[in-house]
Amino acid sequence: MDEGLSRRDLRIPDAGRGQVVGLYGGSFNPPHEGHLLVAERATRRLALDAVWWLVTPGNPLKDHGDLEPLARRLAAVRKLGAGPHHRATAFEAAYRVRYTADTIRIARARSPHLRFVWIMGADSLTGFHRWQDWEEIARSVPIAIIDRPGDTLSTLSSKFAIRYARFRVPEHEAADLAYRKAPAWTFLHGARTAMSSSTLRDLRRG
Ligand SMILES: Nc1ncnc2c1ncn2[C@@H]1O[C@H](COP(=O)(O)OP(=O)(O)OP(=O)(O)O)[C@@H](O)[C@H]1O
Ligand SMILES: O=C(O)c1ccc[n+]([C@@H]2O[C@H](COP(=O)([O-])O)[C@@H](O)[C@H]2O)c1
Repeated sequence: MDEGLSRRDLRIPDAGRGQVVGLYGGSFNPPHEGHLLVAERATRRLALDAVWWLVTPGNPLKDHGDLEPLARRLAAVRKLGAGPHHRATAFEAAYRVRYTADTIRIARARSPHLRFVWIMGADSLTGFHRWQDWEEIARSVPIAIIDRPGDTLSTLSSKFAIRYARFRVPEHEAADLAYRKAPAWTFLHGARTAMSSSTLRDLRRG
């Protein structure tokens, strides 16, 4: 599992005291311009100091049949060139965790001096209530959802959006999200791209 990964790859990144870090988890199999758009929009609109791209050893809800090795996906994320305040890490592999609830618990315990926001695309929110301990996640960190073609409506009628409707932060107050006590979430609109890893994999297969 950890083949080809260096100690740096497996370490939890750090940031200065009080800084706001966006946790952006994904399979990134492979990464693409849609991922960049998400990370950049989150950075700008949430006034993030850093984004940590958490390259998962394997999404617990996905089939891993065509999942590229972790080291290769991590290298590909770095190659995207997201910018100096972005860090790509595979620390979930080092801690032998797959579930985001565990990842967030570890990040918060190891870095109590930072503020975290969980970042995800609209399609992820649609099935968020199937994630392990999803309500614990909702109560532990603010969440930012970035719009994705085809998922706007299903997102806003998702179990999460309905249950936590009164904790939604208006988009024009998104820069404040990291300072709100969870549960707190916002939905960020803007330019969208339909790009997906599955499209790229299909193209590669020809
Ligand atoms: N084009 C996009 N617009 C908005 N969010 C996106 C986009 N592509 C991916 N995301 C989000 O980025 C995160 C990581 O996505 P992932 O690595 O699974 O890519 P994907 O393109 O959705 O992959 P696949 O096609 O294999 O399902 C998820 O939160 C997903 O919602
Ligand atoms: O914790 C869970 O139960 C869970 C279920 C599905 C997905 N996730 C996380 O969601 C992130 C996005 O996954 P993916 O495969 O859609 O890119 C990634 O960090 C996964 O580990 C987490």
